[in-house]
Amino acid sequence: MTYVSFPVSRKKDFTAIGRLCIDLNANEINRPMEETMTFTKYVGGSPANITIGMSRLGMETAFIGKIAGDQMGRFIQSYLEKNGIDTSNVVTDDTGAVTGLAFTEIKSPTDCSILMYRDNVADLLLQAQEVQEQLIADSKVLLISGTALAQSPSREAVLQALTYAKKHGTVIVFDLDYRPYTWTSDEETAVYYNLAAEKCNIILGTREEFDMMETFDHNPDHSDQVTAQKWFDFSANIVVIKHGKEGSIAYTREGLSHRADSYPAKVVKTFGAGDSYAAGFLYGLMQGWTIERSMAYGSGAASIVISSHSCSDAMPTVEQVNDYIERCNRGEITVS
Ligand SMILES: Nc1ncnc2c1ncn2[C@@H]1O[C@H](COP(=O)(O)OP(=O)(O)OP(=O)(O)O)[C@@H](O)[C@H]1O
Ligand SMILES: O=C(O)C[C@@H](O)[C@H](O)C(=O)CO
Repeated sequence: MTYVSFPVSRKKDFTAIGRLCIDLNANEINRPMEETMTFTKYVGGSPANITIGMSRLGMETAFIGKIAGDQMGRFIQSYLEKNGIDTSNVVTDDTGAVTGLAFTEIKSPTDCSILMYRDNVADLLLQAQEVQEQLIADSKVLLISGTALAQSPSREAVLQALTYAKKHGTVIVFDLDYRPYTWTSDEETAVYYNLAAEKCNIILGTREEFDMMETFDHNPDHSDQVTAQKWFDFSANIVVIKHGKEGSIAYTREGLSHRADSYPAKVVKTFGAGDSYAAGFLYGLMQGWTIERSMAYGSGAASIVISSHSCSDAMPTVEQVNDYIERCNRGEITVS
């Protein structure tokens, strides 16, 4: 069964819009930030990570975003290009804005947090008139992520990108990517998330993220089924609700639900799980695979990334995901 029809004969498989930033991941793991002395620098930001993931899986990709006009901005641009990502719609800020920094604290495999430096960041300064309509028209998929909706003018840029995607029949994916520190209130967040989600064909989020979106709804039991059903009355064909190590459930417009278990992992840190899951899942759907196989692929990619030090740099290739899943199936990776 085909759940989503991706427009064929387009130059680009996948374009994302939103946050490009830097992750500084603690080198001395299993200790608090106060005792962490050195960090490794990686490109970060959920939509950037997903695009890097799609590119590693062999997809033709592009990014729409804004970087600082400094060494950090140039580092991000050059990393994207080295990964085969089209940066023709990555705009350089000329106002002195800076690159968002995410310092990751890895206290234990299950206790990680992110300390954000996000004042006057370039990624939130992308303007609606800077979004290239032709790039979206040339892409099979547009992925948006929630953080870019947090402030103007990036909010309007995302809404304009959604308008272009609708106009050209580009499949729209929404990775909720809810980062509370970027928002001022639950009510404001819920309003903008819901406005965007109405236009999206595939929605991916955790239970907690959907709970935030339901600030004005009635879902007292936090039912995944109730959550998903709401979006089928709008544009959604697939709603995926992720439950960390417990796995994920995908609901489809046809009324079916599919569950995927997670694969075992020797967890270093849990960030990046959702981004790698999204890349693997979307890659599978775009190959015409079943939802179950696509979810399993996403879960395999996630286990690889959480077993690694970085998010972006650890995004796996097709061979790496296949190999990981085969090793799990043979019982060679058992630690979870
Ligand atoms: N501890 C774990 N062990 C194995 N797999 C995991 C673990 N945590 C997450 N995963 C895998 O990653 C997928 C997505 O994880 P999760 O629900 O934590 O998303 P997320 O909260 O968006 O991730 P992120 O931490 O990147 O924001 C899960 O469905 C599962 O396959
Ligand atoms: O911006 C953040 O919140 C952290 C990111 O930079 C990080 O790469 C991430 O989003 C992992 O999901």
